[in-house]
Amino acid sequence: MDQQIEGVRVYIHINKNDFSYREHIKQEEDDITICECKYNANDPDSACGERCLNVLTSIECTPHYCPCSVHCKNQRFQKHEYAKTKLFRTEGRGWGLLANEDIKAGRFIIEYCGEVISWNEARERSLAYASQGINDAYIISLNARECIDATKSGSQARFINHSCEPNCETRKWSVLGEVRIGIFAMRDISIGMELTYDYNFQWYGGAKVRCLCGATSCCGFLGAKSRGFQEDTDVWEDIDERCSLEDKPSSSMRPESMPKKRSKNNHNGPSRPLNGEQVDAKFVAQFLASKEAQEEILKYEEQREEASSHLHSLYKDEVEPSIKKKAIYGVDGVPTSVAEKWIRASCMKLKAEFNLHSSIIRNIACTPQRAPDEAKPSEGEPKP
Ligand SMILES: C[S@@+](CC[C@H](N)C(=O)[O-])C[C@H]1O[C@@H](n2cnc3c(N)ncnc32)[C@H](O)[C@@H]1O
Repeated sequence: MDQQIEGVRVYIHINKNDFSYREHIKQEEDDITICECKYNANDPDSACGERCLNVLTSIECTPHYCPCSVHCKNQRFQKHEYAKTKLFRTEGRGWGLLANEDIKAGRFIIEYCGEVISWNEARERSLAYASQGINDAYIISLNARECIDATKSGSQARFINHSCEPNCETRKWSVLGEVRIGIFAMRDISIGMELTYDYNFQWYGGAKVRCLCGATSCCGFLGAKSRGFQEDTDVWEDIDERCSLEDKPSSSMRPESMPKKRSKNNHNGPSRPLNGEQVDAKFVAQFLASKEAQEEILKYEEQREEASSHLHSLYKDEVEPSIKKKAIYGVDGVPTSVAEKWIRASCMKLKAEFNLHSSIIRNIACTPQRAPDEAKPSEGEPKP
């Protein structure tokens, strides 16, 4: 059935996974796990409550096999025992889902349903969706081989937004031989509160989407904790520490909406001569009385610049294209030869930085210095 809600991109509403891409697993009798619960009318928890062996191992009981029969409480996915929820329009994050009743911690809220597809199919689809202008991501990982895509058909769980301080989490349950994903309350949730979970979103390239969850511990961007994102960001900080995320040309986010990069150099001292964490060698050199000392520092500074610019070019010409084209779903896509070049270039840059820093320390410690008011560069000498 098509879900027609004003302003919502059309999708087909389903409340169980779609297995058009492969056969649904048929559970063999030998594979059915039967718990040891015994129904006792005086003990509500007796029929497959928290102590049930199946519940403890995240397996739903199989109807007709459970000793508690109709009293079994461990068939929540199968019986769609969802909490009451309601769709609402958020500020800046599209649609979201809120609790339409008070929800106790630990409660199963809703199943994340969609099409069960392979990772390869997911990669192709996500490229296709991006080219069709579908910017909301509805594909989540099911297991090492498969994903659930709720873009074209899914349950209302597809509307749950990400938060860095979520009140829900995803849990995987084995139901009649298939793994299924449920959204569960992490704490008590009052009626009217938005439901959120941490997407643990893996960023592998493309636009960096600013996270608008509003949490005090917000990471800033969807997928900011993922390896791909951190490598990409570190690379940029590493290549040129004056180049913040705002300057990065490949980012589709506009500078105004971007948070400022946090300075790692968070001390209260003077802002010069440090630029970020990078020593301003020319600035330091002007305080040295010895021309040889100045020249040595400037020579190492030049070597550092060369190593840095080589690393930068290598990233732009070889690493970034590999990440974008081949590794949408894993940085493993960067060829080993490129990774080796990258490691060598990084080591050269580190070595150049080490040489520069040790030269500065040695020369400051061992050669005479000019008084601050004399520290003006003469012709051929470095300018501050
Ligand atoms: C699974 S959908 C969630 C429902 C979506 N808001 C909608 O209107 O259909 C995931 C998408 O919602 C948006 N989104 C979710 N959480 C967000 C957040 N904390 N900050 C910004 N955008 C968010 C992003 O576009 C993301 O790709």
